[in-house]
Amino acid sequence: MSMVKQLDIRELLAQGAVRAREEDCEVLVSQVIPVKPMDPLAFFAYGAEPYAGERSFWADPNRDRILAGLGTAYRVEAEAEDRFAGVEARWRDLLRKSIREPHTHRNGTGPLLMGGFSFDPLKPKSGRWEEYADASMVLPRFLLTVAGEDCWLTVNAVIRPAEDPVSLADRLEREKQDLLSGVPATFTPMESPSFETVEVDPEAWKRSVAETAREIREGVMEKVVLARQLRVEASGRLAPASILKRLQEQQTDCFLFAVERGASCFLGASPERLVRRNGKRFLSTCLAGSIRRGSSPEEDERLGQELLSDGKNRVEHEVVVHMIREAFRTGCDAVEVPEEPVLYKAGYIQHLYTPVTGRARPGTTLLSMVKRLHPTPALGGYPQEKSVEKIREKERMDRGWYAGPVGWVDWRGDGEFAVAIRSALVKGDQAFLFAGCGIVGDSDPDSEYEEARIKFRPILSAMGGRDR
Ligand SMILES: C=C(O[C@H]1C=CC=C(C(=O)O)[C@@H]1O)C(=O)O
Ligand SMILES: [Mg+2]
Repeated sequence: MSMVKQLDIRELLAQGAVRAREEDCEVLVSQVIPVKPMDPLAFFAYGAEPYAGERSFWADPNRDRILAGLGTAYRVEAEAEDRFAGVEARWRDLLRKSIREPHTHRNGTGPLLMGGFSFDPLKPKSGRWEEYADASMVLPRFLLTVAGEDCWLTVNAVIRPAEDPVSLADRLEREKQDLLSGVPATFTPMESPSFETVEVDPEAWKRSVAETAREIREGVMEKVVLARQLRVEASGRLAPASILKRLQEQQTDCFLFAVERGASCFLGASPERLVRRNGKRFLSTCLAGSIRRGSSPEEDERLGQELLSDGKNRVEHEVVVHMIREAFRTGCDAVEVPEEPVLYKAGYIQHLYTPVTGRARPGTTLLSMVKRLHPTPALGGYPQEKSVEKIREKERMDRGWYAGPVGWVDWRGDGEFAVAIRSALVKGDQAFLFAGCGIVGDSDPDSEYEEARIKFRPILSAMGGRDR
């Protein structure tokens, strides 16, 4: 890693080009500059045309850190089963030959990959998800990082041995200036088109819930999460930035994410963290077991208490806590888990919530923890392999990236992945929505169906749908 001080992008690229030629390799060049306060959604929306199909968005639930990526300086994709290790190896390899300026900088700035992973690489891919590889992470050309009042722009390039650093620098400067002067101060969402929703055979889904609950009572496995889908047919184009804007306003305690590939954008507001790494500290949160929100504070409180003491939901939750605790113990020391869950209240739904923390053992990386954890029994089931096989067999659809890990990892190895639920795959005037429910022995098909209906509400309402 080269240490360079106060150089501009031209000089950095010139250095990178020399090194690329000398060592006959690709060299990552990355520069972070502080910029005036910018609205990350305005930045994302501005990129709709110049960076069509190459946009990423991420916000954590506290909005402590918001990332918006435009363009592609480098893409890491993998289809195989060792996709987590594969992405990690290629990322490390690229970082080994890098020139960064400044050398140390704030978390969430500098070179980082944004993207995610499909739920199950062994499920045959349907056409709908063809633009989403089983692992697909991008080093954005331009990354806007917003942390409170502070804003930075990271410019990334990967220079190849034969590449001319002068014309690359000219292009990057031009694009950078265009972003800095062109992105409006705030983003105003477009009016939503009207739409119809089409449900795919609800009775068949309920039958598979009943059948699965019976198999669980017979001891075939402990828990399986079964998902169903809803198709949205709109009267006009669905605009990802406008949907994100409404999610940002309406789903205040959730992660926000968007991953655009080609003509599709996969986005959502997920309450569920898979894992976060900050230095040596790892955090995961178990979120499973659900009940609706009340229409008055009293009713809401009563429903919350009902959820906390409900046997079926406690089983659903405990299976997740057990698995995440064990996964943590294989990669971390000082694993801590509270004895009892608490309530997590999102806009339309409340869940049982238990945080799990640990300290990394040497060699435990963020992506190695993603691999250990995915899918947790909040999305897959327990035991893990058996339940994923059941999902493959019983769900008559391809989940694609629904319920997969989405997030980011930076050059230090820090980062965060959420589980891509409460999400939709948006394609022009169509969208595909997914919602799943943790099935245990006591599950009742009608109540699970109702629970999934509530889980569709945030994303439907952000699309401008009537409150269902
Ligand atoms: C699988 C989903 O939710 C999971 C997360 C929280 C609660 C869940 C439940 O109570 O069933 C699910 O396990 C989804 O929203 O699609
Ligand atoms: Mg449930």
